[in-house]
Amino acid sequence: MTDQTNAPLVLAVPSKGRLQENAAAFFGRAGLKLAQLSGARDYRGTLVGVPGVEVRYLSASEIASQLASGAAHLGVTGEDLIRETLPDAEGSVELLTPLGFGQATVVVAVPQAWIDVRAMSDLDEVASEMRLRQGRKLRIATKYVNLTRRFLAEHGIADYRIVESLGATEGAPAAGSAEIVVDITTTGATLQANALKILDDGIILRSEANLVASLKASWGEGQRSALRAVLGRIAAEERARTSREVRAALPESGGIDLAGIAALHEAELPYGAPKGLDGEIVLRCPAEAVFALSDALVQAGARAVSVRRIDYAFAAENPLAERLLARL
Ligand SMILES: Nc1ncnc2c1ncn2[C@@H]1O[C@H](COP(=O)(O)OP(=O)(O)OP(=O)(O)O)[C@@H](O)[C@H]1O
Ligand SMILES: O=P(O)(O)OC[C@H]1O[C@H](OP(=O)(O)OP(=O)(O)O)[C@H](O)[C@@H]1O
Ligand SMILES: [Mg+2]
Repeated sequence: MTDQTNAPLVLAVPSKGRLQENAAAFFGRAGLKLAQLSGARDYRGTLVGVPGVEVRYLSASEIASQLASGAAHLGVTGEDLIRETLPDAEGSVELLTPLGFGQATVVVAVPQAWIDVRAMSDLDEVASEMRLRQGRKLRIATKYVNLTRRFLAEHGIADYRIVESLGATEGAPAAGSAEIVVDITTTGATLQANALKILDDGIILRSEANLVASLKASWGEGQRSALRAVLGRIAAEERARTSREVRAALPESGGIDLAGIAALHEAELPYGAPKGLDGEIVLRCPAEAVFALSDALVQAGARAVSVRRIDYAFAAENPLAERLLARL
């Protein structure tokens, strides 16, 4: 066996396309600065200030394959590509957290001219009729071959043939290479431009970019500690972004039910309860709970309450890392 002690954690980052900019921005917010190695023949880089990490720049679909094979430990890619590339996604990767960008929906779309075809059950009829009357199978253009097969099987549709598409999928019906398509859509503009419509129950998957970890990669001690560092920063940024710090001057009279108020508004006391009865207390609550919490504090006698955004909120717990480590 080779010595894996010094092997780095491989972090796969989109090198092009729609996810690239957003992915770099996401790491940047978490204080993880990507530095591309200049002169390297292949696309490699490092994370400034985080040792033991090798960054690899790959296309979104290559990232899905490398997570599947275990060549990459962590990566950013679309859930659509994960579900398409990995027959057993649950068993081979962990979707750590959705990232709020790269939204796209994988859909079944048919020509708008097919007025009577609105649902998957209508499509089943069309397919059977084509088979019976014309002796040929309904052709579906897609690059989502596995997602399409699975979805059609769930709807009991078997009379069809997949035409693998490598791009401009929506043009297939007009070009005569297929009758219908399965593809991703975001604004719907491409479907509209090609006179296609989504079937009412034709939504296969709502996807967005995710931070994904491979369960197939080799996770030595060095890689685990790099993982804690990377995910600790990501969690600190997420915790900070979704919460607010609420500081209150407690009433001189004392007698405020802090624990009760905190529980009611999903707030916590990250630095503990105050020592004396008067003084300042720091709470942290979900961003959407600040007004209710502040009102409650004032009503309970707080003399002043201020709310601030925070940049990072580090904590002893590292929920993202713990969830993954528990599965390794
Ligand atoms: N409108 C969109 N069109 C395509 N992909 C999108 C869109 N919005 C989000 N995505 C996400 O980005 C992923 C990668 O798409 P992108 O177009 O960047 O690369 P690709 O299609 O794999 O490569 P290329 O287009 O260069 O062949 C998609 O699988 C999807 O998860
Ligand atoms: O619903 P819309 O907002 O119109 O977006 C959907 C289109 O965008 C993507 O194509 P892309 O531009 O990535 O080209 P590709 O087919 O070469 O991947 C996708 O494959 C659709 O064609
Ligand atoms: Mg594309």
